[in-house]
Amino acid sequence: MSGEVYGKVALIGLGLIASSMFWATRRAGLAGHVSGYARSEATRETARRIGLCHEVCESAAEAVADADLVVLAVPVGAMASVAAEIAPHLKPGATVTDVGSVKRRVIDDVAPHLPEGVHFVPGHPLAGTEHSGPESGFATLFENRWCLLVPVEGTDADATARLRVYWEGMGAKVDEMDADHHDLVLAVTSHTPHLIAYTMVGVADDLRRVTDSEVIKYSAAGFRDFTRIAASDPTMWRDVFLTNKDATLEILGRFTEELFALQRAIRTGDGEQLFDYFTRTRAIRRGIIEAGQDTDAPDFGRAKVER
Ligand SMILES: NC(=O)c1ccc[n+]([C@@H]2O[C@H](COP(=O)([O-])OP(=O)(O)OC[C@H]3O[C@@H](n4cnc5c(N)ncnc54)[C@H](O)[C@@H]3O)[C@@H](O)[C@H]2O)c1
Ligand SMILES: O=C(O)C(=O)C[C@]1(C(=O)O)C=C[C@@H](O)C=C1
Repeated sequence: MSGEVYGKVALIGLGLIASSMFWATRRAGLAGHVSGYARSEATRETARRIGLCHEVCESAAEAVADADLVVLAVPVGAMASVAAEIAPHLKPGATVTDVGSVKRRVIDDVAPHLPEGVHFVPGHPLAGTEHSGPESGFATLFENRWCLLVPVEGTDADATARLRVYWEGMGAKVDEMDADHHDLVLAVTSHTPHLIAYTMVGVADDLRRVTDSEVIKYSAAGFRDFTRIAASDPTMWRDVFLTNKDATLEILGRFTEELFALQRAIRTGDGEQLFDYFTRTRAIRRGIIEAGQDTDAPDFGRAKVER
């Protein structure tokens, strides 16, 4: 429940995030009108069929005309071309934001295209699923999830404050963060874990050819979680790794060092090192739950900690 924050919102790219934004916006009455545009005719047709957006336009230029807020919800690698395409059609005083998983590259790619008098407030909702496309969205995706706003130098404080109200209206908790710090934090919490999941599923797939279907047949919960993550959209994740290269390589380097240390401990039979390491990581997990930061944790997790 909320009130109208923007007269007109334009969503460019009609996938998981944009469609969830539309349903959340409609549910809370956060915008008078929502227009949408996606590059493919098939996506636009699907959007019309399921009632996604008040209006699905045939061009990005048409969608952003007279919009108070324009949301770039395309893969990170497509942000620059979309920004160039919409720039001449933006209303003076409008706010442009994005939802890209990487921030420094998006800022560098988008900002130079935007005309003076248009406010740019980059953002990133820390919420998603392994599904993509216009039919994958749902109104509650952002509930109780963080949305990070990454204002750049000179960003209008009122435009940022208004965007904050909009995300809060969609149920998110909002914080502000510097772009480089954002990219390093996300390399730790999201990007590298995705790469590890992709790799583990690839390894299991190679093994499956040797052991027939045993890997899938007897897959335990941990591995199934990996397969869920590894089912995420290939275009989106290709772009994430290409555009957050330095931070991901830095974290991957550290990860590899630790992995080698554990590998050595297994080879040399150093049980104490393994035990100490696992004790430390278990405490981290418990700390997260105790701090109430894992909103997905099943109740038994919390009960166990409290006992
Ligand atoms: N999926 C997640 O978990 C998640 C979470 C947070 C942020 N993000 C970010 O949000 C953005 C969108 O991700 P998504 O999961 O909604 O992706 P998606 O694949 O579900 O949707 C992307 C949409 O953009 C369209 N598109 C691609 N290139 C385009 C172009 N040049 N012009 C117009 N439309 C174009 C596609 O047709 C599709 O409709 C990405 O930048 C991603 O990094 C994703
Ligand atoms: O829940 C998932 O499936 C996600 O991968 C969501 C997730 C994440 O890593 O947490 C993925 C990418 C984003 O940019 C933000 C959120």
